[in-house]
Amino acid sequence: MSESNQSDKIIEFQNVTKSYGDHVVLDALDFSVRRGEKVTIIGPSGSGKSTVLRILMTLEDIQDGVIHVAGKPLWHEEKNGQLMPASEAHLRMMRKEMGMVFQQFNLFPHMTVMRNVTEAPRQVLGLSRDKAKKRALKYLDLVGMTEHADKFPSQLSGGQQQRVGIARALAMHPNILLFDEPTSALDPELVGEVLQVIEHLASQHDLTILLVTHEMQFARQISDRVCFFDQGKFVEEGRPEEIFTEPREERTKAFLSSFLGDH
Ligand SMILES: Nc1ncnc2c1ncn2[C@@H]1O[C@H](COP(=O)(O)OP(=O)(O)OP(=O)(O)O)[C@@H](O)[C@H]1O
Repeated sequence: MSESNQSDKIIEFQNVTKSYGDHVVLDALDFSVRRGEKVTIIGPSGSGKSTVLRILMTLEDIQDGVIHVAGKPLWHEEKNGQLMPASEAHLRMMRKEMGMVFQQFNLFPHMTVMRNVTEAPRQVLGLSRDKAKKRALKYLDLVGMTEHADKFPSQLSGGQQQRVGIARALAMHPNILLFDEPTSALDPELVGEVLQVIEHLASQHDLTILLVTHEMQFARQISDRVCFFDQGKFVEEGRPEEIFTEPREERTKAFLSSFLGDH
């Protein structure tokens, strides 16, 4: 893959700091993702991997630095050449670039599968009922859930719920898909069906994917780049075969060997 240049970058963190009280979770972080790239973040539990995604989804704010998404500042707005904190309207506009699939699915329990997938396109994008339904059917078909369109989340397995979660994210037509440990809440026998859907999406070259996972074998299969995150920074990054077979940093080696020992 060619070296990135400025205009290639669909996500760019520059010097981003995020703390909870005294606990620094992102420490002057620099990080970027190219358009169409599939990037996996790995690292110890509690290190801040999900925080990276939650900040992108504007679910958590930042204390310092600047993030650009699709060339526009995410948490800021440019006014008279200066970066000011973003308004709610700006955040709403920026959110449309991204869709997120959550560890715990986060489906609306009181809505059917169909309504879960049509709700945001109708409310946020202003699609008509018919258009939203047509779009939902397309993505429910893609994740193999069409026949369950009239069911409620409680009537579905975890794997099925997560596939609906993926259809729901896709129905907003995001340029970037964020996956936050999408299989870690699933029983082992249900992991495969969700990974299969993600693998299919990853084969689409125009979609940018940023994935946090503990599924190392899967990360290896689908990623263009794997980034090891620890103690507020990316310690090491590279092509999957480099990171998994020839990690350079001691911390990466220790993480991977403890991980392989555990699983
Ligand atoms: N709202 C919050 N208030 C205080 N601390 C928080 C909050 N959210 C996250 N943290 C802390 O920030 C750190 C990073 O959390 P994060 O969920 O990003 O880690 P992670 O690497 O994704 O972990 P895991 O792999 O276990 O999901 C953790 O120590 C967590 O306890």
